Amino acid sequence: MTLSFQAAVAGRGFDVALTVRPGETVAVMGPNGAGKSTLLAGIAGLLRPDSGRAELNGRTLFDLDGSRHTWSPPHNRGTALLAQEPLLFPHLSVLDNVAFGPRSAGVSRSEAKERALRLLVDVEADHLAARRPAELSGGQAQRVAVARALAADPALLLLDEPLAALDIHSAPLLRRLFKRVLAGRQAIIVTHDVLDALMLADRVVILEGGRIAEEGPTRTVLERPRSSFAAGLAGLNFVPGTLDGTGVRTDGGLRIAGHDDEPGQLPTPGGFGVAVFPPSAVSVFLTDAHGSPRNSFAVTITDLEPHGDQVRVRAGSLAADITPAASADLALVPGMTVHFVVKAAAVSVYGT
Ligand SMILES: Nc1ncnc2c1ncn2[C@@H]1O[C@H](COP(=O)(O)OP(=O)(O)OP(=O)(O)O)[C@@H](O)[C@H]1O
Repeated sequence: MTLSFQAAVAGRGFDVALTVRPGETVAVMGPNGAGKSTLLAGIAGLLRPDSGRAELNGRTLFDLDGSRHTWSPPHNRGTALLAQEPLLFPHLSVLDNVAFGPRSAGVSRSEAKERALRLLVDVEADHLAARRPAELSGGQAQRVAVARALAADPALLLLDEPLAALDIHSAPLLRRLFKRVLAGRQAIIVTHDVLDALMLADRVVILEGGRIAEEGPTRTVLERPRSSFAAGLAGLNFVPGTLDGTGVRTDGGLRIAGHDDEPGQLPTPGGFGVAVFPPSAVSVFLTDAHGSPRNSFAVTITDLEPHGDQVRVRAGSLAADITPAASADLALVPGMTVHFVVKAAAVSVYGT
């Protein structure tokens, strides 16, 4: 029960190779336009890549590499795609919506209804069986859509931001439902919410610009991000550059000194690396603050915003969290030039 997928779509700058092991749930995250939907569409058969090949459980989904192309249509792939909007058939009852897949696959009417009812019980929506989709709330409709996706008994479940269209009250309930449904099931879930990745997935894949920027267990990726997107998710400052001893030198000439938090693991100087530090470790001064081993560099404030009981001082992609009193004392305003100061001991440096 393994998915192996490799495909390129030139018009979208998309080139991704991904393997999903049996029973594994993979979260796919990345900025807008990174290729997340393209990946799901390619697996589901809604998009024909320019080249590549994919297999699910030994069955070829497509093979566009050789001279004789193979292409399996969406309904023959053993995949089920659950979109952000539930997309139920408006003229069918909830029960018939869920029974539709098994019926189309040739299952008898009574058996399909029995299976549909069982799945509606699983998603706690059996009391809605006789209703039409128009008579459901967003959260209820999404639960029914989950039952409908499972009714076809897919080998691989594809979820495209399934919680995004829900209000904050329905989302936690559905997240718990997904946790139950996805346990031990092979699935790919596209999400913008790091909580989904932490709670629902075994592993996260970060897409940036149509390529995999990094992948790994969600916790590891958040603790030691190797892409600016993952660092943003984890709320960490991220300065990429060239490794230089236990520091990183940026293209702009800024050097950030840090420490090697896995001693002896630093790759040779000259390689690509990152300096990563939390906004809470950054102090803000009006003048250059000397004293080693610290980093002090001039930045221009772009934004000030509340962050919990702190003030987040943004300077482009960098951030510092300081107290409201400190912000008032320094009379900080956007456009002002200040110095960000961070101790080397608070900066992790590692190769990418
Ligand atoms: N129907 C389309 N035709 C042509 N190009 C497209 C089409 N849909 C998306 N693209 C392009 O393909 C690239 C990947 O888009 P995709 O929708 O897969 O990104 P995404 O990661 O799902 O983004 P989002 O988070 O905004 O949904 C983008 O450059 C996008 O502009």
